[in-house]
Amino acid sequence: MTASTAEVLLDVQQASRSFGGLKALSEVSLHINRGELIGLIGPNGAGKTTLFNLLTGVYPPSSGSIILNNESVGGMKPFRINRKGAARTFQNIRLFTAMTVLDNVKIAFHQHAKHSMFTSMLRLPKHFSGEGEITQKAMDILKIFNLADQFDELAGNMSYGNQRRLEIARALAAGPKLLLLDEPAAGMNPNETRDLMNLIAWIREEFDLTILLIEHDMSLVMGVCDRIYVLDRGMLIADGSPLEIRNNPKVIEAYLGQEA
Ligand SMILES: Nc1ncnc2c1ncn2[C@@H]1O[C@H](COP(=O)(O)OP(=O)(O)OP(=O)(O)O)[C@@H](O)[C@H]1O
Repeated sequence: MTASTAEVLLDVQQASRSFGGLKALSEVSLHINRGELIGLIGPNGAGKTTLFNLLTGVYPPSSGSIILNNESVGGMKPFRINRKGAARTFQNIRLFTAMTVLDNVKIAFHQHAKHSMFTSMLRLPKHFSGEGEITQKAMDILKIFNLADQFDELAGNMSYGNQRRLEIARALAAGPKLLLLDEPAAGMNPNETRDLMNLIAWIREEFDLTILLIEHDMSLVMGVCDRIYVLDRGMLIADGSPLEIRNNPKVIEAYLGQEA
């Protein structure tokens, strides 16, 4: 499919990535419109995280193009892509476990400010100028995630579910346009998962975000996503509404194959 309207925030065309002889992604094309909440699903090893790694500059694509906000970002370094408006969370939580909850969010503001300064002094946002203001903004984000009460706890001492929420809070500190969430509900119980999915839907509205959400459990994404892309063995095998995806024979086969 072709991304044709001005509403497109992310446009990936024919992106491929190989690791030695293994083709982890084969000519994947997809687009995400501004404001959409899109699911990316697929069985284990389908290439979901590899696609995130290309989108965030962890690896350059072997071929193909990645356009974010009308700018080619394929092969850019992660901090530059972050500056261009893409922030992510990781499948394996990457917090500073020996730092407080508050400092984990504050450091994200500082990192963002540092790179702003590095790339352009003139574009340094005013709100990064005062430590007190950064603390306030970090606390505001923590409140949204119901983590404000634990602001001075060590991140590593928090429950697993709260650590996952803190990771998202930290990603938001970069003020992203596009938020990439890699299995944000992994390891959560059903109640935590439901709350998190509601929170994700809510922050999309509140922060005017566009979200790409990786999940290998199909039922989780069905309720919240506008559209869903399905990867299997590095190839895009389907895209469509949750209902279309649920009834797509190729998708059913891919998932049944995994269980076999
Ligand atoms: N850095 C790497 N070096 C070698 N192979 C890799 C690398 N990263 C990913 N792969 C391989 O690429 C394929 C796709 O992996 P990827 O992690 O993207 O899948 P996934 O869909 O995210 O899977 P899961 O749901 O299990 O996390 C796998 O076969 C994986 O082993």
